[in-house]
Amino acid sequence: MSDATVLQQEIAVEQKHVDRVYARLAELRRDASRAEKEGYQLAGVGTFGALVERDAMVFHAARRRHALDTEYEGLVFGRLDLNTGATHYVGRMGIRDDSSQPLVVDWRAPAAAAFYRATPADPLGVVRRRMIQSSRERVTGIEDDLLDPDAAPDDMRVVGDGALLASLSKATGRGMRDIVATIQREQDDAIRSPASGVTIVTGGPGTGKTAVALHRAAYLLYSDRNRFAGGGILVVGPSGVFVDYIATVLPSLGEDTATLRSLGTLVPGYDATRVDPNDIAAIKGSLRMRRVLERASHDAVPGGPAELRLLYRGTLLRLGQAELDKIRRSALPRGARRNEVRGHGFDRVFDALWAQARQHKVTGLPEKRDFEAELADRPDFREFLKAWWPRFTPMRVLRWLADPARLRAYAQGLLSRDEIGRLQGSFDALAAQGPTIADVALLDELDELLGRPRRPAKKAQNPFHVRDGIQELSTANERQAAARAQQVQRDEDYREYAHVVVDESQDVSPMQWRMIGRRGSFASWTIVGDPAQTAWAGDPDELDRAREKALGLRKRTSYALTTNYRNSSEIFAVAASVIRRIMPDLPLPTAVRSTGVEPVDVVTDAARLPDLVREVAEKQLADVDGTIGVITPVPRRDEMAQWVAGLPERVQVVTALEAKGMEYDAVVLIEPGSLTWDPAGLRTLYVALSRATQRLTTVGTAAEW
Ligand SMILES: Nc1ncnc2c1ncn2[C@@H]1O[C@H](COP(=O)(O)OP(=O)(O)OP(=O)(O)O)[C@@H](O)[C@H]1O
Repeated sequence: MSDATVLQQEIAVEQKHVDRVYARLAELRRDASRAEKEGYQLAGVGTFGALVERDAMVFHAARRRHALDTEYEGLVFGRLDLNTGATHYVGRMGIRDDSSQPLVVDWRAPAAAAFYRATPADPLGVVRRRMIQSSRERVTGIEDDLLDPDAAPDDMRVVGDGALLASLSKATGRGMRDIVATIQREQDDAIRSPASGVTIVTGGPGTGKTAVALHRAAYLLYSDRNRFAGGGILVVGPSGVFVDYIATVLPSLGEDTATLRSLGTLVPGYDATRVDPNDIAAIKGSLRMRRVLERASHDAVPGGPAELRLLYRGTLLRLGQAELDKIRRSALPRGARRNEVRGHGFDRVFDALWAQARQHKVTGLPEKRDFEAELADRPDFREFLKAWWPRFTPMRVLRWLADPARLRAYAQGLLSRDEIGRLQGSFDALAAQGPTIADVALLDELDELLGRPRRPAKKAQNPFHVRDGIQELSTANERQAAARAQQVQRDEDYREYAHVVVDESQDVSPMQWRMIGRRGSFASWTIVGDPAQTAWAGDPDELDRAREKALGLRKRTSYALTTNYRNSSEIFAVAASVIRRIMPDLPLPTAVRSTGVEPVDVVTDAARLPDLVREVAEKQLADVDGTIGVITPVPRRDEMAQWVAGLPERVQVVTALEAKGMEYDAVVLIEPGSLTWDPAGLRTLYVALSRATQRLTTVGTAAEW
């Protein structure tokens, strides 16, 4: 029998099972919608018990229906033939037949673990591992691994030569794909790492760190849904471009409850995409900025009243600048939050005025309480208080740093003269253009330093069904529904995540670690990154300290990934040669795929550069089916984007910093030579060179870089 015939026969065998699974899925879908409808009908009955039952029933049915409705491309993707003679199918969700026998095991269930972990050296009872490829409901291919030949029955057939490579050569789409069918053992170790403590995943470019982090989030949601869906999972990535890119993965795994945020949007109210030059980002990211901001947060308001003059019953009461400053300082000792102690400041002004009034022997001076009430009623006095000690927003205070004299005063003794010089001007655009990504961490810090004005405590949202003023007692089902309801209505600045995932963690500055840490005080963590890819130009020890502090005493478990699944070996060789210049001993991952196509370097003059870039991008459009990344130096993004304007949507223009974490089938990297001046630049170049799966062309005016 020919190989092709064997393959067709095996496909037919698997198709039979897949058909059964989809038929059962259709049945379950019908059941779930019926249950949901019946649940709603119970509402009319109106008794206590019926209401509780209704909420629980509708909630469960709706969740089940939603899970079943998610379009599962390749619902069943694996099969395990065990040495016991048993067979398990592995898929994106668990499905049982009407007698409760499993038709498909969820990929995250313990019974599916062997699918990812079995090797010929350690087969874990698996004789044959089969990967099933399909398009919608139709099986299109099979790839087998025979893991335990001695235990294989005579009639067992083995076909194909590796699903992993087949999956790696597929064109890249705009969004990242899940890797559920081809997770490798070292990745699976990290995905299934214990839910508590801190899981640290490191590895070179393209080793699947992001993929692992996201599959781990899905795994945690499966293994303890109440805890992780209730408390929430926060995924933090470096840029908006990156967050858009990874946003497709969890929904494709049937999970859509995680919160994805970039560093510029982590704090509600800001949507920062502007980046500071590296040297300035390093200063803004340094922990020394906390003290700079603390000084700012205690300083006098620019343009605020220099004195207070009040004519009271014919006597002039006056507090001069020095007195006002003294009062402010005494009401605002170090560590006090300005918005929270506003009342103390006001009390001291009253005290000082009262003392003066008594000293001047004002005629008809009432009791102190009445004196204060009289003053408090006067609009001119109220105006003064508002101008002298307003309620501060973080943005208002950060803008003070645009004033060179103030910046110098706050930074004195904390930043060097050179650093202060560099920072000058970097806050000028705050008002017109909003914060940079690095500014957002400063704003969050100021929010903490300033505190919030006291507000009446918000009444907790009641997640329970209330009818005619009657509230039902809580049942287990109801509590679960409540957890879900609360999660949907989470406070904008929610800080009690059950798990925090930090991707590209090597680029998180010390001040950003503080910002993220505030949102994960109760969380377990997954931290993924590659120190060799960091663009951080500041103190590396400070970075380590800040990260360690954010993670606290939690137990650390580390995993290292060693295979590069993204780049062709030809492309990775170029990237590797760059990083070797500054880190000669760095262990680098092995790129598993070769395309036989060498990267191209084009040198030209400045006048020809725009046309040439366009020509290269057009050629790449013809060469590859998927996406093309045009990577520019940070300051020239907008100018260079014009060079490729009007090309199809598959072409995306990003800066070398935004390229972090991204992947394209082909990359045009413009002016690589502009990045080679310092180690942080070389590391950024390493990142930019390791984004392409198939084609890489560098175009620039420097002959060597
Ligand atoms: N086991 C796997 N099977 C199939 N594809 C995989 C596997 N592991 C990783 N990949 C693919 O390799 C590419 C790189 O993965 P990912 O972006 O997660 O790597 P990374 O380590 O985060 O890279 P970088 O540090 O360069 O940003 C992605 O396209 C991912 O889908």
